[in-house]
Amino acid sequence: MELFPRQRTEIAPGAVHVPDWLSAEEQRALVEACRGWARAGMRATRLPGGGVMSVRTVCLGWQWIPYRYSRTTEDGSPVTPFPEWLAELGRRAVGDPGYRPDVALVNYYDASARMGMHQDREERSPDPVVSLSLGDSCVFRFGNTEHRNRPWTDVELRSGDLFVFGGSSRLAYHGVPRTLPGTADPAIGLSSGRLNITLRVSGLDG
Ligand SMILES: O=C(O)CCC(=O)C(=O)O
Ligand SMILES: [Fe+2]
Repeated sequence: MELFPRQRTEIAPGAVHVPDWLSAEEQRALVEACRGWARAGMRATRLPGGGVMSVRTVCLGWQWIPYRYSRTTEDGSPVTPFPEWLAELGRRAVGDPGYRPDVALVNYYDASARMGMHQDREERSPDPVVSLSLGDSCVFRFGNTEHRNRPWTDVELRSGDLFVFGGSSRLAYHGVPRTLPGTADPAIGLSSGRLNITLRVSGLDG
């Protein structure tokens, strides 16, 4: 029981947090799907500056290579296809039958992983980003469109939560300063860590 029930909240214009959007069954199915995608290899992305990201990622549809999209992965193999059922889930999330996501980044956070403040700006479409969270909770920091500093709002994202950012918030800086290890319910099939799936519209030609 929550002392204060978590409610659908508009964090900024076009940025909405919907707690408990996925059922337990849908969460289990998504964790299982992530396991399948992970078999293609989940890797820590190397940044041009020499750093290595602490999350491990597998891409669907298009490979995100900082800072562009590619049809092939770093080793030249084709990118795992983006399944139609995931696009359908995206349409449900935004409530727009015209939404056509064709890229997903599936990120795995272990207890020490985090993600610095950044914009999702390699897409050429202004359509919203749909974010689904599974496993451990995290602190999700949603900032402004000007720079990576304050003002921002910290939101706790838990397993099953949906976060959509579009409209005038589409290019807002955001990041994950920390996860909350041990908060996941093992019943969804993830014993530790956090998974996040973002759906995007690349705006690139097939
Ligand atoms: O893990 C999250 O909640 C955010 C992930 C993210 O910002 C990204 O993949 O670009
Ligand atoms: Fe992002």
